[in-house]
Amino acid sequence: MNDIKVAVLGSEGVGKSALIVRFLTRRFIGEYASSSECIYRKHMSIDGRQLHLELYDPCSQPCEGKSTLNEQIHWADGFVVVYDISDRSSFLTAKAIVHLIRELHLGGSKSRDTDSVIFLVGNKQDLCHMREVDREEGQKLASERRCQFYELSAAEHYQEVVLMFSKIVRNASLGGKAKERRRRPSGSKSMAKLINNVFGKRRKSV
Ligand SMILES: Nc1nc2c(ncn2[C@@H]2O[C@H](COP(=O)(O)OP(=O)(O)OP(=O)(O)O)[C@@H](O)[C@H]2O)c(=O)[nH]1
Repeated sequence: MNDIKVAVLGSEGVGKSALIVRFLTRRFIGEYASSSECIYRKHMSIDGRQLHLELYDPCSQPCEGKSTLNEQIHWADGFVVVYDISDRSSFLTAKAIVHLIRELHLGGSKSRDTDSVIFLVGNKQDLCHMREVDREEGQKLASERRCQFYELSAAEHYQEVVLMFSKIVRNASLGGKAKERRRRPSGSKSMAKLINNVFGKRRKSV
């Protein structure tokens, strides 16, 4: 069975966990406990092929054994780089992350083969009345950096979220590049733990 590793990256609070939880459980839950980084696992069948997906959700808070962004980039086969359309600074962070992925993971390659494994995702489209990043800016960045672009809402767009994740898994699996695995981001969560986690804690309301 093929192992596909996808890292979901972006600044704090952009909705990384919300997107992952939506994809894995169909549910949107407003508050997440996220005091540790973790890997969620899922078996998938794509185009008749059985795949074992590992989805990496980083922890924005300082936590024990936390992997660095460089390690996360080396680990993954595919990348979902998320920003919040109502938060310009998160867009600038996403831009920097995409640049780093190109440099580290893809060695600055200009090959079109690499275009399909970086997805730039503007999340929280339901907050368009508070928009700070125009859709065109996202599209322009994606085109300049040769990424695929999505604007969606983890809160409101279940089908789009599933399509986006399914597509990056398919693209990463077709890339099929055997990579030497460097340090693997620590932490692993089962679906049961994920369900438990979402009823945890904190955070800003939207
Ligand atoms: N309105 C709206 N709120 C969202 C959406 N996605 C996430 N949120 C909210 O944004 C906040 C942060 O979501 P998280 O999924 O925890 O974000 P994160 O990127 O995983 O955050 P860290 O783990 O701290 O890095 C929560 O209050 C979510 O409910 C969305 O599509 N629309």
